[in-house]
Amino acid sequence: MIVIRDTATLREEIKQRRRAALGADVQVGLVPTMGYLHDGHASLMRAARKQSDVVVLSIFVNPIQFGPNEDFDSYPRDEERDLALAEREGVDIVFIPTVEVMYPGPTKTKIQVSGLTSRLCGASRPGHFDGVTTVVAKLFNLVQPDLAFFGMKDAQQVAVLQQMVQDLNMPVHIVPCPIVREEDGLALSSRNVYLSEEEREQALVLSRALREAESAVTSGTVKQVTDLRRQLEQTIGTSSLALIDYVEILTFPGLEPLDENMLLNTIDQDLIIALAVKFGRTRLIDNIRLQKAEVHAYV
Ligand SMILES: Nc1ncnc2c1ncn2[C@@H]1O[C@H](COP(=O)(O)OP(=O)(O)OP(=O)(O)O)[C@@H](O)[C@H]1O
Ligand SMILES: CC(C)(CO)[C@@H](O)C(=O)[O-]
Ligand code: BAL
Repeated sequence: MIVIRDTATLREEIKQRRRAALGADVQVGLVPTMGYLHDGHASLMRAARKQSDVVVLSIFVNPIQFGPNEDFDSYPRDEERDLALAEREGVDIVFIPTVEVMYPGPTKTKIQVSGLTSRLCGASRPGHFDGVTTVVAKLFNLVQPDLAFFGMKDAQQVAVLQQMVQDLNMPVHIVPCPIVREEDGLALSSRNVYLSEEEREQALVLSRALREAESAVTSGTVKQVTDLRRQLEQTIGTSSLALIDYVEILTFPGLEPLDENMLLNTIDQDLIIALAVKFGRTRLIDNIRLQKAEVHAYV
């Protein structure tokens, strides 16, 4: 595994790997992350290892996707541990740029995906997705991957990036990977480290609310969008520390809102239930997708 910190060496290394294949089709897989790696990230690396010949991991805490009052400065970082995990997962190249390497001057160009970014985290974190799409486009230009692996924990990010590559004819295939959870249901997240013991315990309400919502829909005990929302809010409300940012039921991947009175089994699209909830200073997100077949299963 080699560690690269500048863009010229990165480009040269990728070029050489392709050249060394003497015309054979080399699949380059990119796993973009902000570091402080956990098993969710490892699952992306494993998927990349399986599907690509060269696996590139990027570790970069991207300042332009953080709002002024967010946690850019305190975001957890541990390069040594990250490199050990990447090595174990068979990564070939780790790209770890500094902010100065990624943004040598003021950024005057940005990539903005409209519509899909107006709800959920896009509404709660203005400018966040412009920062994500801009940095991911830069990483795509630097690495020129054939495949790029992203976790469905950030489902809106996946939808936005799929739209970006489609709209801009970027020659990269976005590979969504399933959410990895702790045994008790909590979705792995670098920010879980911020949680106190009590917050960690109460945060389990998110996965529980999603699981209960799924079984209420598939068994037909909840039939309307409005009842589903009420059930979710009630479950989350059982946690005294939970402060709801959003509870949304939308189509996926279009992220279109639904009429509250709509009967769930008349909706002819896949759905997503997406949650963002604060526990103390920590904002957690989680989601579950409901395939239209399972929503239509009840009569
Ligand atoms: N539990 C998880 N399961 C699957 N993929 C995940 C999980 N957590 C993060 N990822 C994915 O890893 C990639 C990098 O995410 P990032 O480095 O921001 O980690 P994170 O744990 O989501 O951090 P944060 O706490 O900042 O949300 C993203 O594609 C993200 O969706
Ligand atoms: C895709 C990403 C690495 C861009 O900074 C980030 O948004 C993340 O970690 O999900
Ligand atoms: N995984 C999302 C990155 C962020 O919260 O900024």
